[in-house]
Amino acid sequence: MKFIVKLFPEIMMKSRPVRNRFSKILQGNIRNVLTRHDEQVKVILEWDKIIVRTENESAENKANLILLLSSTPGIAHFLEVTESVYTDLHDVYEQTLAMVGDSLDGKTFCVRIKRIGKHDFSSIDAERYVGGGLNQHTDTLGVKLKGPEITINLEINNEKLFFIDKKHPGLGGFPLGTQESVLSLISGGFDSGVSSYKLIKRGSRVHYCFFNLGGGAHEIGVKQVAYQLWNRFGSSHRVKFISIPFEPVVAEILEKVENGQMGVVLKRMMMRAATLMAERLGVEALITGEALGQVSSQTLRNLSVIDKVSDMLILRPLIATDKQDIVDCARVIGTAEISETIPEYCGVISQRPTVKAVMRKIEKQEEKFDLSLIEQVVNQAPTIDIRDIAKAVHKEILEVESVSQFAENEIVLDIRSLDEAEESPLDIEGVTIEHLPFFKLSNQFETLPQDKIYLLYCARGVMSKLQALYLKESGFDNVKVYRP
Ligand SMILES: Nc1ncnc2c1ncn2[C@@H]1O[C@H](COP(=O)(O)OP(=O)(O)OP(=O)(O)O)[C@@H](O)[C@H]1O
Repeated sequence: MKFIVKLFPEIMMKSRPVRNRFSKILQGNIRNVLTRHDEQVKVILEWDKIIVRTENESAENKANLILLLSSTPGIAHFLEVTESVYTDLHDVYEQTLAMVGDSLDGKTFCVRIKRIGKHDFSSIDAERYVGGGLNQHTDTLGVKLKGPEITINLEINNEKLFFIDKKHPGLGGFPLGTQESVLSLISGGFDSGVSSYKLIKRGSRVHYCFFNLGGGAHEIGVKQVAYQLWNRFGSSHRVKFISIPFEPVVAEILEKVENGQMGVVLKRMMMRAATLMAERLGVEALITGEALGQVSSQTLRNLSVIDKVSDMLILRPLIATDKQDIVDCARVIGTAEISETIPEYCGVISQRPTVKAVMRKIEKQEEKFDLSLIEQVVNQAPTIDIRDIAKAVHKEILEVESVSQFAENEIVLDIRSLDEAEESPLDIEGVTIEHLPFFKLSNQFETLPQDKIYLLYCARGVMSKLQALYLKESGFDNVKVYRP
């Protein structure tokens, strides 16, 4: 089996040394990814193309290799070819007839032949001979040089004959590793998955940084998104997944920061931590999935106040992309199914977030904040090789029961922040209500009487579900979600 891989046109336009470097990296990436699935694969670099060959002719192997090549950045398209030898032009014609004769019935066609090497016929002679023969001995509607229904592509390369069976589109972009590495802030939603993909496709090795605000269940989902991106598009390079335990930072924000400013302050704290982490990893930029105006707080003013917290380059590949286009892209790259299951968390984001952050005011809020906490959480953050996620990815995600009625021995546990709970207190007859904000749950849930069943409550039912899953995962079976 053989494929001819064509480089992306932007690579072909580069100076000779750059093009050589890019092509060699692409050759290495293809070899790295394909040989993991088929040890017999050989990857040969030629001036304007890369040849991929294997002796393993099975249909399953072919389907696998096609999938892998079509997900490798830097490829414009690739041709699936059948290889044989021939004796003379008549033999070329007979082999072509056997190969494509039946498909010509009732159709117009033309033959295109690319010839390499010394022969006693020209390419045009060969096209005429093969085309003329097919025209006489099939039920075709005849040869049509412009706009035929079928084009038969052959390559005669010295003593070898190649039939081009199919042209597959490539991913485009630059080979992975030709550009500097980046750290993507990934929340598991549609946007940060797609923005990470954009950088992988453009040739950057993308590491992932997740701020854990919502417990283990959220983290499993985010890891799945990152793993899917790496496994499908970036597995030629090793990358890291870092999970920063951000609950203490959230707790500090909820305690010390004015409600409307919380969102911007939270993002600035994330940027501070991500910058520290990026410096440790030696990467050049941070990536986020923000798009202008997609949520009310994603204004240019807010983004600019967020950016000022870090000297590091912050890239937002989706800044001018419509939501529907982002979701469509997430479907194509295979992250949408996982992102759909990851709800936006509630609780931390202010109810009336500022849309016009003022630097002075934000700095004033942050004066009350203990910034050494940022370094502490970064130091505590587990950094794992993304390949180690594979086992966790297949781990079954736990289910949690959702109820709207109460039984005896059950307590409603309001896990909203103090502000939120005070603003719209829960008023339910016949049941005990207790308050324990979500950011204290992981440390304090075990101190509650464990002979009771706790029905976790938050405004949108998202944080409560995540926290209930997290508690279940940690071994507490006495939790359910309360959805009035
Ligand atoms: N918990 C988190 N961990 C890491 N990055 C995050 C986290 N939350 C937000 N981000 C980063 O901030 C960006 C904007 O987040 P926000 O929640 O405001 O918007 P969003 O449009 O819902 O993003 P997404 O669809 O990626 O979740 C995200 O795209 C991501 O890059």
